[in-house]
Amino acid sequence: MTRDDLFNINAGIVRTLSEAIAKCCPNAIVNVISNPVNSTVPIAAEVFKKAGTFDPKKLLGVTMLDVVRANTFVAEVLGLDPRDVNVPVVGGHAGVTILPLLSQVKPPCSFTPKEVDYLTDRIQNGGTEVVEAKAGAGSATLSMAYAAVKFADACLRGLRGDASVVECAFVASQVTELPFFASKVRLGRTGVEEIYPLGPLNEYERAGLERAKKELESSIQKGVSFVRK
Ligand SMILES: NC(=O)c1ccc[n+]([C@@H]2O[C@H](COP(=O)([O-])OP(=O)(O)OC[C@H]3O[C@@H](n4cnc5c(N)ncnc54)[C@H](O)[C@@H]3O)[C@@H](O)[C@H]2O)c1
Ligand SMILES: O=C(O)C[C@H](O)C(=O)O
Repeated sequence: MTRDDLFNINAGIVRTLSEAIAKCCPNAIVNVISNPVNSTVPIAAEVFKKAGTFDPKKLLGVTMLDVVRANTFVAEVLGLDPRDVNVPVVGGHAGVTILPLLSQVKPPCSFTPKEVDYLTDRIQNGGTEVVEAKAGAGSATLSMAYAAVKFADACLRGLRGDASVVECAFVASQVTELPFFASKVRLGRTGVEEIYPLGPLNEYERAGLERAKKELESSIQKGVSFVRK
């Protein structure tokens, strides 16, 4: 089962929950983790628009697990502690839409073309790797919980007024021509207070970005159409 196979079940659940959010807590900061995130975030946005409560700064798709995986796999290759590694992962949360920017890893480092292929593939397919290993018994649970807590905590630190809380998230965005895109955002008292541009991409990443945008476009449209139909 892929994240997209979950659409038929989860689209309705996310719509219902979003309707309840619009009614009961219209000013909440909403973290959407239900898959497929690339479609469920646009679903929530459409519901909020219909209800007149949509605030693009307060709707965030959780892509933190991709960053957690990227930091882990890159740290393994570099022989570092994952806590000391930061890999920006942009695009979305499924397959080729998960685009690790290996040219922007902190601390600065370089990889061979073979390492770039290995890391990109492992990061893009980390979720599938778990789903296959569990053989029908579900998807990532503990790592998902870790990523969810890490992301919710970042949102709360932003709300508290901490400075420089920057994480990757799938948000309404003008970073590309698509209406939603994951990139680094600064979290603050009002939610997403700044969306950062992608920064310089190498040729490999530019090609990956084109592939990601193509798939993202149809996933976003699928979510929008589900609510508008
Ligand atoms: N974004 C990510 O990084 C990421 C990672 C892993 C899993 N996920 C997604 O998170 C979601 C949950 O995964 P899980 O492993 O916790 O699943 P799960 O089946 O263990 O839990 C789902 C929960 O949703 C509840 N539920 C079902 N229908 C509902 C409804 N109509 N209204 C309210 N609640 C309802 C169920 O009772 C259950 O407690 C899935 O969509 C999964 O694909 C996302
Ligand atoms: O891969 C999945 O279907 C679950 C989740 O989105 C993950 O990244 O582990």
